[in-house]
Amino acid sequence: MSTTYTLDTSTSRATPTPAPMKRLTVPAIGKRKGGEPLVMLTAYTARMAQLLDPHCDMLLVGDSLGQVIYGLPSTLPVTLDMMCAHGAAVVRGSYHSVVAIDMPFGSYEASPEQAFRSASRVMAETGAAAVKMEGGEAMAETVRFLVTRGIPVIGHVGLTPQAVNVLGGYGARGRSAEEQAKIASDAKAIADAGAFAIVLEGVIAPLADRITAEVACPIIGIGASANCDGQVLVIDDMLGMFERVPRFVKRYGDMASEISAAVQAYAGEVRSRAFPGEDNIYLPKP
Ligand SMILES: Nc1nc(=O)c2c([nH]1)NC[C@@H]1CN(c3ccc(C(=O)N[C@@H](CCC(=O)O)C(=O)O)cc3)CN21
Ligand SMILES: CC(C)C(=O)C(=O)O
Ligand SMILES: [Mg+2]
Repeated sequence: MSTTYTLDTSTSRATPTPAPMKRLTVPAIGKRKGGEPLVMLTAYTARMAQLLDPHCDMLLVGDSLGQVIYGLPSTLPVTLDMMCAHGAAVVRGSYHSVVAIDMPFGSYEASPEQAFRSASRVMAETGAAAVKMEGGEAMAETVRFLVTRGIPVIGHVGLTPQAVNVLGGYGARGRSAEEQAKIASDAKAIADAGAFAIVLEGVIAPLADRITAEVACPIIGIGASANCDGQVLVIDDMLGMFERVPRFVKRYGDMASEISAAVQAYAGEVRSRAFPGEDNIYLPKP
């Protein structure tokens, strides 16, 4: 059973009710190849989705929530339950962007049938428009299996964090000619299998440029190239919330400092009894 809820904005004083925006569709995203760059950010909660949604084309419920939300050492322990819970929250907070959900490690790699079971559960329980899965040529048959059965798929090639134990770390990919050829053929195989977009992560810029030029679907870069068809970042990284960020992150905010300052001020006022003040307590009716 899945129910779609609309986020209650009646108690939100921080932002006015947004003007109604039309929901983007998966085919509309696919047509953006070579056009205005696609704007994608991760989101894990309803309120953050609400704030990002008007400015984005796509919201990704990334399995990076393992590190960012749950304090796990990698994305490997992330479960389908976690992705469904956060995916549903993000869908409730979004009105305009295409929401895509990362398939977690172990939920899709064994067979196309396993992938369909997991992905159809994600689609049904969250109301998202698409799933994303890591992998190249080896996953092409699975991508085709899902797309031909009604599940839009975003690919993810290059630095694939779920393969960190095979890759040996989170270093940039495509430094050798062999690796470049492999990543390029991976991207082509996933596009040919029917993916409507591909995330290209952590590859040297000339390779990203070549793949963007040669592959038919939009290439969304992260640590890739400004010439990609779009960009994605982890929201906590760009807001200055996450403590250790990859080199490719640009910080557009300093939320960690803002939170520390606010909490320090609160702690001081509690200790000095300056809080709660007149406006923060209930008085008996006169
Ligand atoms: N907060 C966060 N941001 C991300 O971009 C992200 C996640 N989490 N979790 C899932 C994956 C993991 N990713 C990562 C994680 C670490 C590096 C990193 O530390 N890179 C180093 C180089 C490491 C090396 O050379 O071995 C760097 O300086 O960029 C890169 C990508 C990208 N994704
Ligand atoms: C970094 C993006 C592309 C991702 O896969 C994630 O957030 O899990
Ligand atoms: Mg991911």
